[in-house]
Amino acid sequence: MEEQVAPTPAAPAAPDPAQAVAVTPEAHLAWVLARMTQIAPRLLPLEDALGTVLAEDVRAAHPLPLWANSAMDGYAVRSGDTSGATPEQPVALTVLGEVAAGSDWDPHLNPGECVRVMTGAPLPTSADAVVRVERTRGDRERAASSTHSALAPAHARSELAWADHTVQITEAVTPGTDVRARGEDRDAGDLVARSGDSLTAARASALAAAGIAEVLVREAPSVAVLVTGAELQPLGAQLSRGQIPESNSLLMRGLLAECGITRVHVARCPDDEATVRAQLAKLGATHDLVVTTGGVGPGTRDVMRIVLADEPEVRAVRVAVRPGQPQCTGRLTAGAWIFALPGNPVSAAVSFELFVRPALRTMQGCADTSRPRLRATAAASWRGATGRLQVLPVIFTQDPEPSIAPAASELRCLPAVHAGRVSHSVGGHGAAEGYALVGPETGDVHEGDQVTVIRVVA
Ligand SMILES: Nc1nc2c(c(=O)[nH]1)N[C@H]1C(S)=C(S)[C@@H](COP(=O)(O)OP(=O)(O)OC[C@H]3O[C@@H](n4cnc5c(N)ncnc54)[C@H](O)[C@@H]3O)O[C@H]1N2
Ligand code: MOO
Repeated sequence: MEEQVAPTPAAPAAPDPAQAVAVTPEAHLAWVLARMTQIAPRLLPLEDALGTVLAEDVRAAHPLPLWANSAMDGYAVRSGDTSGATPEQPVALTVLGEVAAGSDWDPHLNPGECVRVMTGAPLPTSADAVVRVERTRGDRERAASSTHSALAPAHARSELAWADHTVQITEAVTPGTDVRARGEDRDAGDLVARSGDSLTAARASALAAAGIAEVLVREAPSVAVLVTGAELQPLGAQLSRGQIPESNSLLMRGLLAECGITRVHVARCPDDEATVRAQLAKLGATHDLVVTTGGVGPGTRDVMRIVLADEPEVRAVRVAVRPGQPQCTGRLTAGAWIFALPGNPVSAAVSFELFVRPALRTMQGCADTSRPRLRATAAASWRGATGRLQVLPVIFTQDPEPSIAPAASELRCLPAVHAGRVSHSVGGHGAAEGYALVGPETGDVHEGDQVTVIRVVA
């Protein structure tokens, strides 16, 4: 039988990977951030700005609350009128009417008078407290039979008996009881959000409530993902020997989505120098940042490293980190930043976390560029990566019966993958909830040791 021999391509005249600069992860990140520029800010309607990053401090346009208003459904009173009121000896007050939320009626209360007032409705200027309806007795029977009747008057549909004419107050109140004072939350001109803050749901709604309709923000950078590798096949394809499903583009899209970047152009190309060069020229001219995976190793087909060697502002580095050692990073002649990450899926994910995420957030002017570092207890021992920062995918566990809010020190972590076989272990990585960061001097980790971790899954 004739032997099948795979064709041996002529080895390209590749730049010597040993020439790559050896750097610590901290030095590499510092090199990147020192060169990163922020994208231009834009004025956007607040409604369209969720997820963007503020490019200026924002102050309240008016007080919060805007006017004194009721915190409860009940009766706005002059608190002195309720003095001594108890269930046994209630105080009777005359009901002048009702102020609903949205009403601009400001009735004047004389001694012995009150008005029904609903939560959020402006407190009459002459009232200084609210008695919630539960602490009163009305002058009507609870309208049990008409509870669900569409024809019943609004107050009759309530579970509680309201008063139309005279209410019996069964508990004394002091000035300010159940009143939300004007400006008690934020005053006009108070800082509500800072430049560099992301417009989260809570922050955007705070600005809306404080009278802000437009904001100067930095939107998400435009990002392209380029994956290279002849073995990579579309999801669902029949796989021949040597072929694998292409998973890094989904990984990168997911990581970008976690940075608030959801519109991502994805391109795939073979390990062919001319095609890679053409793709980089096109993507680099039309995006702020290009992330690639694969082809940065010393192999004969590792064309990304070869093509990028011609880029004067891109440098090849060997980062003292495991995984994620080979990287090519910098600005393409075409304009965009490029992060050429290793093809191994976990190496690519770790590289994204350490370098791409901070770069993207710096571009957007974010105040915090990296995820917060936490402390956890190692729930198992594992081999370290002496001389390099070890970034180990971990699963978090908590004590079987944790306290209601477990302190960071109660967080425990277990390797999600074998510590010596991390870079390709895409399956184990799928269960990871974060990474343990073990310093280059630490060596092996022993059960019970305290380690630094970042949490990527809430
Ligand atoms: N002789 C040496 N070999 C290698 C070294 C070295 O120093 N000397 N470094 C190793 C390290 S560390 C890394 S990391 C990788 C870097 O490899 P590349 O960036 O060139 O990546 P590839 O060779 O293209 O692929 C590596 C691996 O990942 C799989 N892969 C790639 N792309 C995808 C994708 N889109 N979806 C799923 N899987 C993907 C690919 O099939 C390979 O298994 O080099 C080591 N070698
Ligand atoms: O440095 Mo590589 O990224 O370990 O696999």
